[in-house]
Amino acid sequence: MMRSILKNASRSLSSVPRRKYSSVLPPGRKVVVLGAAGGIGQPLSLLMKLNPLVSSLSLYDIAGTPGVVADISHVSTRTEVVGYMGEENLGKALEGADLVIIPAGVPRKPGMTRDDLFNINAGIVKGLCTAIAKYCPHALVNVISNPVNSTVPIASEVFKKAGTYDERRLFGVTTLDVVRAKTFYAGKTKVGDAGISGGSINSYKAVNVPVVGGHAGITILPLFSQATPKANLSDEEIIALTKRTQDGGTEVVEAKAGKGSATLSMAYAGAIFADACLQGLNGVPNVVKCSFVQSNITELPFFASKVRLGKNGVEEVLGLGPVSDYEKQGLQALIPELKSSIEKGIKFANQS
Ligand SMILES: NC(=O)c1ccc[n+]([C@@H]2O[C@H](COP(=O)([O-])OP(=O)(O)OC[C@H]3O[C@@H](n4cnc5c(N)ncnc54)[C@H](O)[C@@H]3O)[C@@H](O)[C@H]2O)c1
Ligand SMILES: O=C(O)C[C@H](O)C(=O)O
Repeated sequence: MMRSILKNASRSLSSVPRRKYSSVLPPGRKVVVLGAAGGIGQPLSLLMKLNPLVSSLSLYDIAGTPGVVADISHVSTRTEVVGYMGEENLGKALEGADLVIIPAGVPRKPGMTRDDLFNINAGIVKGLCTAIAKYCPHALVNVISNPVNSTVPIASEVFKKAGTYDERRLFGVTTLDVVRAKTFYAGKTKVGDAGISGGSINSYKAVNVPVVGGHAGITILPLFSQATPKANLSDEEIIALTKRTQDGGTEVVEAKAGKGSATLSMAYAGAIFADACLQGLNGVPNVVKCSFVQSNITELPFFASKVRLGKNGVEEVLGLGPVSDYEKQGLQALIPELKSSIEKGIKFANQS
């Protein structure tokens, strides 16, 4: 994707006359990043500045926005960048948005679970979603802030209370789990001509692994039985790959040793998902990505699975497909934890 973003970005600077070009350009979109001065927010904002589908980029944070905007605005793509700081300017940041991405909130330190972030981040997401309901009720919303298993239900309750909830427009971003599963799978696998060698970007591009469930520990369930291209992995290898995917976030938290969690890979994953949402809005057919959305494919009200994106957001929540016995066990095991995280979010949104 990056290659095509960079190619398109440089193409947008070409000397081709604008009039000739405009008949084929998709509609420009306004994208808002809430938490834009953070570890994820900054690289994600840069990637959105490079995306030719974005005509207007609105960067909001409670602190530090002017520096990020000054810096990003020197990047020579056509996307217009405007920065906003402080709650009193949140409405202006959001007005007219097509897509709002939320990486606002505190990250983990070693020894913490994502749920340990709930006490701080639940309130942040609630406040931001209250403003979204007021200023851009029709925007798609991509929630990155953890714990995603609870913050997405919080957002849904806020929108319901405001009378603006449309389940097709709310997404928990779990793309980083897919990115990790793909990377680890490609690194483990040799499929020769079929494409995987564990080396080049092209081979990674050829790989796909759906990841379902949620976004914390065992609720992250990669379906390696559905990975493409097919590879003959032993049961032990599948178990090890599954565990590595589930622990991928913790691996980064520990390596950063107190300086936060995944930011660069998350920005990459967030940019992929945001780009897919924009493609869907623009009517590109068959855009399918995994996301944590309102769902009835299991007994739980929210679940991550493949979804088809379209002009209104989620067009179709796709089923799980055939799963192995090992994955079936994983599905059963994750239900109680995911259920309780969802209920915790719903309770918080309705209590406070
Ligand atoms: N979904 C995922 O896969 C995934 C991956 C990585 C990180 N995360 C989560 O993303 C969040 C952000 O991580 P980070 O590393 O960027 O943290 P960070 O601390 O570097 O940045 C967070 C930013 O949010 C801002 N912020 C705080 N309250 C705000 C508010 N009310 N409105 C707007 N901005 C506000 C802060 O000023 C800061 O700039 C964390 O909760 C982290 O756990 C999720
Ligand atoms: O692990 C974290 O806390 C951040 C994020 O959820 C991740 O998966 O990297």
